[in-house]
This record gives sequence, structure tokens and C-alpha cells, in this order.
Amino acid sequence: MSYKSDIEIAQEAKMLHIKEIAAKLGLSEEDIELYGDYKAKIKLETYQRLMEQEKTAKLILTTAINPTPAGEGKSTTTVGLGQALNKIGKNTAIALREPSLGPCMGIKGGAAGGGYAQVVPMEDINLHFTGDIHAIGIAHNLLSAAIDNHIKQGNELNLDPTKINFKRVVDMNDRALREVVVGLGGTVNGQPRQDGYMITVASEVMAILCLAEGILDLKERLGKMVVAYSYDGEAITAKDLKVAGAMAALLKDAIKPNLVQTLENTPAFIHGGPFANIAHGCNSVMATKLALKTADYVVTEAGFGADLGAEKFFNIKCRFADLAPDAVVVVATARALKLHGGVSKDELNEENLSALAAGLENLEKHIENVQKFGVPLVVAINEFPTDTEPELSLIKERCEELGVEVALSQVWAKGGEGGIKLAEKVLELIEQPSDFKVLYDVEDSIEEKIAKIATEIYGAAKVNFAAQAKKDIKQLVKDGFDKMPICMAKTPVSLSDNPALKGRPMGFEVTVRKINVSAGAGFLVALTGNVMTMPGLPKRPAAENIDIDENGKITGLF
Ligand SMILES: Nc1ncnc2c1ncn2[C@@H]1O[C@H](COP(=O)(O)OP(=O)(O)O)[C@@H](O)[C@H]1O
Ligand SMILES: O=COP(=O)(O)O
Repeated sequence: MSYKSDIEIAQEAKMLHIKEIAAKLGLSEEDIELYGDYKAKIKLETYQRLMEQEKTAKLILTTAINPTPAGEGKSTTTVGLGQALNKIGKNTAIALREPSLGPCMGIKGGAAGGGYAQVVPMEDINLHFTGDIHAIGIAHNLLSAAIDNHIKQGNELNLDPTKINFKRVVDMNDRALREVVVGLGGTVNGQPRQDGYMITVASEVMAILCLAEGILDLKERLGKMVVAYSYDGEAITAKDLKVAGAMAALLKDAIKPNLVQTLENTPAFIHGGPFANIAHGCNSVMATKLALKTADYVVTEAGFGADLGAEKFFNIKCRFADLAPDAVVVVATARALKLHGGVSKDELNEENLSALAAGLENLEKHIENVQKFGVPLVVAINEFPTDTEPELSLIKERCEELGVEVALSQVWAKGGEGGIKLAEKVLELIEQPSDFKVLYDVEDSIEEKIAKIATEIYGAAKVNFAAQAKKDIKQLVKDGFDKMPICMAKTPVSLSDNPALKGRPMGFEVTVRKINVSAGAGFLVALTGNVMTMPGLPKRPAAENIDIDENGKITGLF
């Protein structure tokens, strides 16, 4: 059976003018800054005014099991559930992250949902959108330039060029930039040193934009960014380099959340785009709080599986922003469960009940993990065209055996109509008490916090700290940075730090090789495995399928 592509469906959308979408949320034309007819930013003064209101909506988080590289449908389910709730008369908004151009041009494709559950205009959203990620990149690279310029201009801060832990960024998957040498060409060009590039969404500036609540908070956080150490081991910050103000100025528009709509005209706040394997993987606090103040129900998502995005949503975003989710949707797919049951990537479309049954252990662990945070949950079986009835029934039956709510979600194929059963289950859950609690106390030691996440959420038997990680901990304690939440940098395809361990690995050990401080974001990043901060393009990049005609119509973007 042939299906319309995402972009074909999106280009047929009957969009309302963004003023009408804003009006659905009680926002007037004075509250928004138009970016054409279908995109807008919310003014900061509107944000401040709304934050003074008592009202707050019910908050639903969409997470998933450990995904295949293509993703299992969190964004799609978030959009579809938002559409379904509106279809049954609930005033609902969604809050998503904005796509990075790297995956768009690489393997993943867009992050605007899929099928009949997409945000639109998807070409704009997936390409430059309102320029936020470009602004984040240039603010980040201003700081990089300031570091090398400081060394060139006399190095008053006694900065040790071998202790710069701040790479440059670009919003593209470009493995050739992972390790570079800068400052070549003689002293006129500065002092040669090894450097490298990360993908922009891995920048701490992105995390800061997603956690800040206004310009002054943004500027203060930017100033706290630790970018290097002096020869006598003192932390050197963006404020020491005197560029925090300029960085904040470059972000004056990026800090404002974006408003667009879904295919069924559900309001969608899209703002910030950190990945969940190398950063905290959640859209901005400001966008989420705007949605909570203007709608009655808010559906938001966190990246990759519940061991990454959801864990960080609970332990970092909710902790900092004083949020308490009322329900969680755990997206599961037959294809990902078969992968966890041992099926190879190119056989995922064939029915395999024994592999599916084996792979269900991954879903079971994620169910247990979400339950540790005290929030009611429902499993959404995201139906793919290749799924068979026996496969879908097997997943449903296991959930029922576990005493867990479960609903078949057909939002990709049917839009909101395909999510009504899921929406009804979510509404039932929301009536139950939610006893949300974080997993650890920030006052615990760094080792204890990391061990808690690895053993409780991943199922690890033990955590090993490499020599460098132990050195990092000593420095972090000396600098007073040890009482912060932890942002684990780990592979998304396994509960463990080993991509090869599928299903529900047991008895494994997690090794933390390095720990960086994101002092502006307010968390520590614990690096495991060989997590890439600069992905590479695949053999056949998605970019090869993208084109534009003489009328500006884009094709091949998915
Ligand atoms: N039920 C489905 N059937 C077919 N394709 C789907 C379905 N759900 C999602 N997709 C596609 O899979 C990819 C990943 O979906 P997405 O919602 O972005 O996942 P995630 O947010 O978990 O990464 C997208 O290309 C999307 O169009
Ligand atoms: O950070 C990763 O996000 P997705 O799960 O949406 O790819």
C-alpha cells in the first residue's frame, strides 16, 4: 500500500493564520510577533504577565522505549494525542523541541511528527524555522572566538590552552570537524591548538536557552559557563571573558518561544532542541510554562527513551522549573521491540512473535522506571503499517498482564481520530493522584547521584569511574559544582552504555569516562561510552532526496 509522504501531507494542510491559533489560547495580536502568516514568537512581556496567573494545565509527558535509529514516534504521538484531546473538546496545546538540521539532512529526518500527526509548516520548522538554532550557534562561537582572541591578546587570565573544554559548533552532521587544529598560518592568526566542533544542539547555550526564564536569567546563566581552566587550575567563565552580554544580545529573539500549529490546527509551542543523549533533551521551560498557562491540557515530549529524555525531564527540567507531570505516555512499537528481541534491523518489518515477546522486557523496564517517579502511565502502541494483528495483541496482552493501561495509537495514519482511545485513557489517568518525586537529592555526592541513575534506571550492577572522571570529580568539588543534577550522556539504543546490549541487560557495569560541568545550565554532564557530540552523515544522507522547484516548492524532506 503506498502512503503519501510527510511533506505531501503537510503541503495539503489547511492552516489557520497564526493569529487564530494564538486566539485559541487567549493570546491577542499584541502578544505575538509574526514571522509570516503561520509562525509567531510570544513576547517576553506576555510571558511575564501570564506567569503571574495561578492557572495551570494538566501536564502529560510522552516518552518511549529504547528506539531504533529512526525513532518510535514520540513527536508523532505527542502531536496526535494533542489533536485527539482537542477533537474530544479539551483545550489542548503541545510543546515540542525544534529540529536540528543535522538529523534533517542526515539519517533521522525531521522532528515535526509524521503522517497525519505533524506540526506545520513542516518545511519551515524543519529547515531554518525562526533562526533560533543559528542564533545559538553564533552566540556559542562568539565565546569560542573570545577564548582564542584572549590568548592571542596577552592571556591576562593565564588561560591554559591545553585545558579548554569548549569546542566550536555548527548545525550539521559533519564528522570531518570532530577534531581540528585552529590558529594555523603564523602568529598573526593566533596560537595553534587542537579544537573541534560539536553539533549546535549539543551546546550548553542550547541547554541554557531551554532552562532560562527571561533575558536576565539567560545572561546570568551564560556568564557562568565554564570554558577553560587557568594554569593554576582556576575555572574561567564566559563572564571572565566579558562576552555574556553580547551572547545574550545575540539570543534576544531566540529566547522567545515559537508558536505554530498541527495539521488539525492544535496550537504547538516549539522551542529549543537539545538531544537527549548528549544534553537534557527537553523543549524549553518557557514554552512549556506558556502552554500550561494558556491551555487546559499540555502534551510535551522528551528525547529518545525514558532512560534518557524522561529521566532528565523529571530530574532536571521538572526539578528546576517546579513542574509536576500528571500522566506519562510510553510509546512502544513492534519494530523496536523486535529489535530488542534480537531481530536484525533489516528484518523488522516481518512478523516475529517470539522476538517480539522477548523484546517486551525492554518495555517492562521502562514501565518500572516511570513508576519510580510516581506518575500514572499508559502505554501507547504506535501502529506502523507493517505491524500485524498478532503482534499488536501480544503487546497489549503483556501490558494488561502487568496491570498497565494500554491503548493502540493510530495517529500517524488517522490523525486525531486515531488517538481518541489513547486520549480517553490519558484523561482517566489524570483523575488518579500523581505522586511525582525526583530520583535523587542534589546534595548527594556526584558518585551517588550517577550510581542511582545507572542502577535504578538502567539496571546496572555497578558504575566505574575512569581516572579522568575521578580527577574531574575532585575539580568539581573544589570549584563547588558538585551539588547539581546529573545529565547522563549515553547511547539511546540500549538501557546500558553499550549499544550492543538490547532488551533488558542485566549485571552490566556502566563506565563514566569524564564529567563536565554545564554551570550555566546548572547540571553536570557524565560522559559514558563513545557518545558523539558531532554525528556523521550516513552513506545515503537524507539531503540527497531533498529538492526545490522553480516555485520554491520543496520535495523529499521527511
Ligand atoms: N505509526 C507510524 N507509522 C509509520 N511511520 C511512523 C509512525 N510513527 C512515526 N513514524 C515515522 O517515524 C519517524 C520517527 O517518528 P518521530 O515521531 O519523529 O519519533 P521520535 O520523536 O520518537 O524520534 C518519522 O519519520 C515518522 O514520520
Ligand atoms: O534527543 C532525541 O530526540 P528524538 O528521540 O526525538 O530523536
